[in-house]
Amino acid sequence: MFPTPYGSPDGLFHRLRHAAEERWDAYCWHPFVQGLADGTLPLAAFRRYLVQDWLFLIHFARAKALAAFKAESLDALRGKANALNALLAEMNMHLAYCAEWGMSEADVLATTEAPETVAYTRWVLDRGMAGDILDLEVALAPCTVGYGEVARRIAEHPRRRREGNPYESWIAAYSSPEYQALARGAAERLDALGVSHGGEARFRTLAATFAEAARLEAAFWQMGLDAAR
Ligand SMILES: Cc1ncc(CO)c(N)n1
Repeated sequence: MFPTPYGSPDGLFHRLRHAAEERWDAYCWHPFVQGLADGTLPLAAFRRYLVQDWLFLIHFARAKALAAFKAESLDALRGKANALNALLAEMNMHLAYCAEWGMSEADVLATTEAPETVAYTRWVLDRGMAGDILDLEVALAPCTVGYGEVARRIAEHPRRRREGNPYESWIAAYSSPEYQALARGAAERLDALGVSHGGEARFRTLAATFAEAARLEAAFWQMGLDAAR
């Protein structure tokens, strides 16, 4: 398995990632990701993905706000406020791409959500509402940590194309030290919550949540690819 720099080797994040190995790989090394790395991804696939991702991020921000609500310390609350702001900044990158394609924020907002977008975002919100902060953080982690790993896998791809790769700024955003710190922070938070909130006793349920999020992530890439058929 691709080595992960996130979380502690004996922490909850490593255990969850390992337990979901097959789905995790299918997500982090999806053909869509490989197409980003070598620049061969059809533009129609990227456009479909990116517009839907902007809609995804609106609901993902709501899920982070739910995590702020469920935060059990002032530090955790501050962390959530930062995460929410980072998400809003990520959404601006999307709008810059959309502007290049002649789409305004209103145009993107008026786009119908794909079933894959609804399925993933509303499922995360439901896990978060039904469970406690650990259930929610486990549902959120594949998103935040996964994109950090995706950027690392892209960087090490033997056919990685940099010159003239149309997706270079997307790759740069998730490779940035800021985003990498976010991914590391999310894995470390899981490790800490695993200790404080009975991660061992709850492992089966948590592993099912983590694996389901990874599956929904892969389906999200696939939704983009399907638009280019
Ligand atoms: C679907 C999806 N997962 C994760 C991220 C990373 O924030 C994103 N932008 N979109």
